[in-house]
Amino acid sequence: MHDGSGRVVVQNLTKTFGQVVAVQNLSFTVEPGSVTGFLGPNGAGKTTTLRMLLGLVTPTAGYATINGQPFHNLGNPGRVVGAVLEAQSFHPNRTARNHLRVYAAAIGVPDERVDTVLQLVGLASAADRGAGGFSMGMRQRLALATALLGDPQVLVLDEPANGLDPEGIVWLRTFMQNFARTGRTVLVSSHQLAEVEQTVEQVVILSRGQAMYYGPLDQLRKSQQGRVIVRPSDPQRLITALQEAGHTAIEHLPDGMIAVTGAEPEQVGDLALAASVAIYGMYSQHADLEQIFFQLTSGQFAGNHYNATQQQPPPEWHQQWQRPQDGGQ
Ligand SMILES: Nc1ncnc2c1ncn2[C@@H]1O[C@H](COP(=O)(O)OP(=O)(O)OP(=O)(O)O)[C@@H](O)[C@H]1O
Repeated sequence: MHDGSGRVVVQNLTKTFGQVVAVQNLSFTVEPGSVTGFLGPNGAGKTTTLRMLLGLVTPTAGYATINGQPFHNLGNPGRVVGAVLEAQSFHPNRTARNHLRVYAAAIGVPDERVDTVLQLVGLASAADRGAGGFSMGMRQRLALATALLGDPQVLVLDEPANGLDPEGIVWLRTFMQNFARTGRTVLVSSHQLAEVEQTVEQVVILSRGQAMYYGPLDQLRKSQQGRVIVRPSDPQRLITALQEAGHTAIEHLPDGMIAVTGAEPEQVGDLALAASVAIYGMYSQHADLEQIFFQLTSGQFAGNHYNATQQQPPPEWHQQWQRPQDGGQ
């Protein structure tokens, strides 16, 4: 029997298809009670990983467990894990209600549950329409309703926002958060950080089958130190004053400007004033999450693994700053 924890564990998981290494030595844990984003660009290995977790693809090495057990040991898996995978198809002439009834019978849940899940996903009014006439967003909702039939503890969603309109996306976000708030587990994949940024607390960021970051999203955001760009009347004098005050991450930029990483504009301004250095321009820079995500997954930093236990991101990150066009305010 499984341990009932709702925990998902992926350990040293690897999958190769001929020459293609789709997933490479991947390890992470998804804890219950929160929504975890499984992020990466097209072809990063997200679907392959989820399919291994759900027992649809056999790993080349490593393992994935739900509640401490591989999928095929779960007994009645529909009661433990609900999944929405890409490109789900439905019998076109079967109504949404009948489709759900067939699945309900297969996993041994009563027919009443069908109406409950139709309500949950907002499809009650379309319950007696043939799924063949459903829009993509409605099909996504029906797939989610199917996943929810067994009242599972764990929800695995592969790109569930595909085909949803903005209202549907907001609805899905709230749904996932409420589901997790009841102490259950949500693992949701996306190739767009922005799509899940407001929903997820943890992220696993995948690039070329490898984890580039695994940990709280907040920590990833905070890990990127800001820096102050300043144009002083006397750069050397300001640098000396900054160094004496303990600011050592200083970089010369063109046009007599300097960049001070890890400092606030007020600190730089006060030190400049004390050193009688005039300031002709100053601004602070912060990389946004989208930039960090792009840097992690663009392949540029392949091999630089960064996880939440590290204090600092790889040094290369600091080289990715972009100057505003006019070089200051
Ligand atoms: N059955 C298969 N046979 C051969 N190669 C495969 C197979 N399934 C996946 N791959 C390859 O494995 C790699 C990872 O694919 P996967 O679908 O897991 O990525 P993904 O992150 O889900 O991408 P997307 O966001 O585009 O769905 C890709 O190079 C893909 O071509």
